[in-house]
Amino acid sequence: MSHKSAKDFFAPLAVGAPAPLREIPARPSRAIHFFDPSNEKMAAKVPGMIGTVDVLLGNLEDAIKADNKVAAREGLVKIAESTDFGPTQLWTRINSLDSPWVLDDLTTLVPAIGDKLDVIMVPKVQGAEDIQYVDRLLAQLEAKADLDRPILVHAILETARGVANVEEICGASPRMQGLSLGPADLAADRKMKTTRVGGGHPGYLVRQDPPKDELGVSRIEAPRATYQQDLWHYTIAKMVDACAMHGIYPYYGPFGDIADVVACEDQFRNAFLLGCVGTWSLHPKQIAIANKVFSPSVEDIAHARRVVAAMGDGTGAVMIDGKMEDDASLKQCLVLVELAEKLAEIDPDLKAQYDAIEVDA
Ligand SMILES: CC(C)(COP(=O)(O)OP(=O)(O)OC[C@H]1O[C@@H](n2cnc3c(N)ncnc32)[C@H](O)[C@@H]1OP(=O)(O)O)[C@@H](O)C(=O)NCCC(=O)NCCSC(=O)C[C@](C)(O)C(=O)O
Ligand SMILES: [Mg+2]
Repeated sequence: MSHKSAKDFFAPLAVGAPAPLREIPARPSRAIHFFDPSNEKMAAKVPGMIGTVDVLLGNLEDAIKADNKVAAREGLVKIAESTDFGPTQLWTRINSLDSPWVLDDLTTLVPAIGDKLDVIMVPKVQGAEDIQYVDRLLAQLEAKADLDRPILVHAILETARGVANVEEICGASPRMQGLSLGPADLAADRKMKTTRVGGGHPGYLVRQDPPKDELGVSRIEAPRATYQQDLWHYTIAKMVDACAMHGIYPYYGPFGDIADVVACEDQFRNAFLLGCVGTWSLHPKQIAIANKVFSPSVEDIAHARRVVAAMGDGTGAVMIDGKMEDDASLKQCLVLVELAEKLAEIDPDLKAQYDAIEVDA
């Protein structure tokens, strides 16, 4: 781990590069929607998606055929140049740092469309050194392109070493915007015995204790309920803590079973409840799931506003519907209320739903 002084941490890494941000803005990013810029049919859909999704991400890495890498890069440049993204953020996922494509990805994209790119997602990040490499290179390219704001960096947590180093990754640069879980590569790297892209597994379960017969002997053959467990709980919780500690944002990641919209919603909601601000969408139908799950429900906002109203100056304790509320539950309610306010600014449907709530303290 390098030992930068505090004053150097926020100094530009190249002469003429824009100053790093001191705080990462909390822009709505419930769904990061992936598209393949080399796929003309998919790319043609992108302009029509603006305003319906918080983030559009031109993917250059895995899921793009080796023969299409250059076409994807050029396709992204063309789309970004010819499109006004309005309220929707534009992100890209570059190729991995050990690949033959990544240098050209960065040296092409930053001069051509650096003014339109909000965040660059870096896959397979292993440690702070990977972020520091990208950090310096981006500063040089930003200075050359005369950009007036820094491009932020998002890391995918998809190697065992990356998970072990998650805190140093989050703190490696003031560009760090957030982290996503990469469950497919992470499973392979850890030698997990799954074959899926995210989500649960029927074999990962706990079983109810066996009933006993009249002699007190366990009847292990008796029918017993099993409960599927979440394979990703540990990693997501670790990621959420590391991000919160560094003031950056955690995201779930991909859910590969596109047809199973029910389990997708469950997996996304677990991540939302644990502290994630958003997730990925791989197919247009996952956008609505993400927008629903990562927007606080009307019921939660109604309750949160009641607590805020009842708590007055925020000190002491009150009873609401038989439950004790105090400054710590108030703070939780404020997380939801503030998120709802941010989302209402960009989502008129949600604003109407939240505005219709009547609070009787
Ligand atoms: C799953 C696939 C193959 C199904 O593609 P399909 O064509 O079979 O689906 P469809 O239902 O037939 O498509 C219906 C329509 O929607 C369009 N469409 C379909 N998808 C999109 C899209 N994303 N954006 C915009 N449009 C889309 C598609 O072109 C079609 O248009 P049409 O009605 O005009 O014929 C396709 O949706 C796809 O390629 N999605 C993106 C996949 C991707 O980006 N994967 C990489 C991220 S996950 C990952 O990398 C792992 C990770 C983190 O690294 C790690 O865990 O390690
Ligand atoms: Mg991956």
